[in-house]
Amino acid sequence: MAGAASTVLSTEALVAGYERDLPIVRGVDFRVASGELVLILGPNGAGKSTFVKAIAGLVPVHSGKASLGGADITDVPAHEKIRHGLAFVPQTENIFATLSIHDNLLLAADILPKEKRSERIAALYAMFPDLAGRPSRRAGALSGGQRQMLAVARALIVEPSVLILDEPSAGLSPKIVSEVFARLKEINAKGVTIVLVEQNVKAALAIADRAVILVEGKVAHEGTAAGLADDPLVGELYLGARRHATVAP
Ligand SMILES: Nc1ncnc2c1ncn2[C@@H]1O[C@H](COP(=O)(O)OP(=O)(O)OP(=O)(O)O)[C@@H](O)[C@H]1O
Repeated sequence: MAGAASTVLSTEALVAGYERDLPIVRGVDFRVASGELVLILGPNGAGKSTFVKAIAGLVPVHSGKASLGGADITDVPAHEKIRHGLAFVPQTENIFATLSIHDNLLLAADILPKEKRSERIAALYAMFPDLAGRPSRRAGALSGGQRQMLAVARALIVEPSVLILDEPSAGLSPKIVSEVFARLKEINAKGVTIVLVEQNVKAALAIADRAVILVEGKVAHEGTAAGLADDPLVGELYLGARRHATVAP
């Protein structure tokens, strides 16, 4: 794993929330090395989505800092973050359902110089054969997993250095979740750093390098994915491992 010198994304004492007097993220220090796949875990309402949305410029940052590749991106507007190499795939409304697969990709490619667009779309089709097989299909008619892959393909079109995904497994069956996660692992192996907010803890830990656990807007615990997967205390306290345990009469 890469060392601290190759940190690509970081936050320092980040405080963020929807209203000025109500911080949801309450002073988070976070560091991701180039090439890592890092999970953000934690109970419902812990502030996981709010944290990544604040990095993406979609939730106001009250104080602290977010940096990407050494540049301060705290106040960079959401639509310009992509020019700095940060792509964000929100949980919902991440594709244009009424447009075709191809038009979804064309729209995402709009930010690129004209002469590069078809080359990048071809590269994406090579990476996602499922999409390549039916470019004129309406995106809204795709399965949940295929939609998620289209959203990821759209985000990758500009070759971001960091891809942040907010619960890409939401609403998908376990089989499709494994397919989506396997594809994310492949993308990560090609050099894209990935930050993944997930509720699907077990499957996500299986593909991750490291995980950070947020509780009430703060980092409660962090460690290697392998270490956290085997840590019963973490499972019990934060991941709900015993939520459904049988209680003796
Ligand atoms: N648009 C919003 N406006 C105001 N408060 C919000 C908004 N979205 C979320 N919140 C609040 O922020 C807190 C953290 O929510 P957030 O969605 O970040 O948590 P989470 O850890 O991602 O939870 P989950 O795992 O359930 O998705 C919650 O108390 C929630 O009610």
